[in-house]
Amino acid sequence: MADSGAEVLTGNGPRKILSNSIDVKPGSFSSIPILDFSLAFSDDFTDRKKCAEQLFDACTRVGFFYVKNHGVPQDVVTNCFGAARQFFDLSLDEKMKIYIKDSDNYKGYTPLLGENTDPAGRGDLHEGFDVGYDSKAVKNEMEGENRWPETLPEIKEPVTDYFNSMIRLGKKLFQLFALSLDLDEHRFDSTVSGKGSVMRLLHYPPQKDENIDLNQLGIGAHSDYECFTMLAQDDVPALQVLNAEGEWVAAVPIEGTFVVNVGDSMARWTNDLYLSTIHRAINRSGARRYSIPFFFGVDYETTIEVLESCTSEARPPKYKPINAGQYIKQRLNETY
Ligand SMILES: O=C(O)CCC(=O)C(=O)O
Ligand SMILES: [Fe+2]
Repeated sequence: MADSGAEVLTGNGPRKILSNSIDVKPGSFSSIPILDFSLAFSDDFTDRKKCAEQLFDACTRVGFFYVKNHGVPQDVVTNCFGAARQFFDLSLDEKMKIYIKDSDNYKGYTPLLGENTDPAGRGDLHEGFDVGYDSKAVKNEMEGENRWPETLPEIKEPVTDYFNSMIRLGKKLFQLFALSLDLDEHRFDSTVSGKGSVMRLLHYPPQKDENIDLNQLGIGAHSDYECFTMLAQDDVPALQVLNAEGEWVAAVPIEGTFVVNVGDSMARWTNDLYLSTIHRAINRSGARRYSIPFFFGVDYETTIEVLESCTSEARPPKYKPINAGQYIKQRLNETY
């Protein structure tokens, strides 16, 4: 982890970190807004527009928000957490049979310290299992067939159910995103089939306060690569979000919600109007922590280019057009 006053490198440039501590600002988690998505699913356009305005406010001020009444059934979430626990309980040998580095398109298992999200860090203290859109035909560098543990085939169903539910939510989120920028609600529908999305099951073993090394956290300080991340947390707190003052704010678990954050691809679309906010996770609880981030992106063949509505003479485009799949692949290569 970076020193006090140092920077974290992101794919879109460096970001300052002012605080060099594992502690968070007390009580300030309420600065992460909560959006009620029953408005997003309303048949009434004024409700959807109201929700889009709240989304705009959250994305431009914070880059993070909670979503409640999101429409994903609780048992779909619970069953996927159950699958995560079962998977990570397998022996290391069993999990390594589907080692992510043996896959051509980032599917499978990442062991502890197998990833390094913060370039200044020495590896992340979590293990993961990556699942994407299941496609038999390998069409590009990211898409391909999912890989499942031989001895635990029963996790395929709950994980796939979760994946499909999150695709539905992500599509709705994208419509709201379009509305929030005064674009046609359906402007992105044809580019968000779900094929550009990745989900991960994550397990963070607990870290003892006295042993915590700032260069080796549950997940080091980073920003995400795709458009939006929708995160399911269990009831163990760990996630911290960097606020505009460069201080860490806790994104505590709130039952029945997902934590959503803007990723670097979305920051590029919006010329950094929407903030791709730095975050990290440290599990100091003494218990195992599980989380399920879902990285929702546009289809890999899409060109991500700054939206015309996010530029002006005073604010010229900061980013060149880029192919979505190549961008994600390049960012992943830097992490593994
Ligand atoms: O597990 C968490 O709370 C955060 C995970 C995360 O930031 C990521 O996987 O990119
Ligand atoms: Fe992240």
